[in-house]
Amino acid sequence: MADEPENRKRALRAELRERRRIRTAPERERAQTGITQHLVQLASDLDVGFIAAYLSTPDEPGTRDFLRWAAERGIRILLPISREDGLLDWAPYDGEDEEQDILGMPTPTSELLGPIAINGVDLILVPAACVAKDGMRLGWGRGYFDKTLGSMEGCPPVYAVIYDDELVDEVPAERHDMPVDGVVTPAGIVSFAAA
Ligand SMILES: Nc1nc2c(c(=O)[nH]1)N(C=O)[C@@H](CNc1ccc(C(=O)N[C@@H](CCC(=O)O)C(=O)O)cc1)CN2
Ligand SMILES: Nc1ncnc2c1ncn2[C@@H]1O[C@H](COP(=O)(O)OP(=O)(O)OP(=O)(O)O)[C@@H](O)[C@H]1O
Repeated sequence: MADEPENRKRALRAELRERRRIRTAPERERAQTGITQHLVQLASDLDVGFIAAYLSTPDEPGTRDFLRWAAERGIRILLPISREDGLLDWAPYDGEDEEQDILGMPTPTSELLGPIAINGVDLILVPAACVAKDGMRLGWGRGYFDKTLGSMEGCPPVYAVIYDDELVDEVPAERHDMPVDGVVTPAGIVSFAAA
């Protein structure tokens, strides 16, 4: 049925993907400055030494300036590589060559580590299409992060990196959806109260 969460999610993703696609260059540049500033602030506040993040695509709020800053400070970084079986492999950020995974997402060419490599990180930065103020997150629809977060023991803080207008009142939710602890946007950091 049209109003089932799965269908509402699909429609919402299409709308949000289009909204990202048409953002202007000046808007993206302005947003970039704030995103980097607030990612630096979050990593500093949490005093992280080891994080999981991702290499942004051109339409996503950019993570690379922050990753460069973090690596320079000796923060160890893992980046995801999509697998056919729905799990994520991880590879250390090395600031060097990039290639694409099976879904066309940018990935490093460094050493390939398995899904459990993420255990032990101090902070997880995740992509999202949008996030609700109760922490529910809408991803890009393959369940990679729901599965990863759902399988972790003692999950560290999880923050989604989104544009300001992607923090919304409500997102369609299903049982398997994993909430995030907060969001980082061009305007700031929003941490949700623990449920
Ligand atoms: N930069 C980056 N890397 C990432 C992700 C991401 O969102 N951003 N991922 C985050 O998970 C994983 C890859 N996941 C992906 C999930 C879906 C699609 C995709 O093309 N989805 C369809 C929509 C499907 C639907 O609406 O049901 C599409 O966009 O056309 C691509 C990658 C791992 N790496
Ligand atoms: N923990 C899980 N175990 C098994 N399947 C799952 C799990 N989480 C999600 N899935 C499956 O993955 C698919 C996509 O789920 P959903 O639409 O919630 O993805 P999403 O939140 O947009 O993606 P992501 O988690 O990658 O950001 C669905 O078919 C769902 O049943």
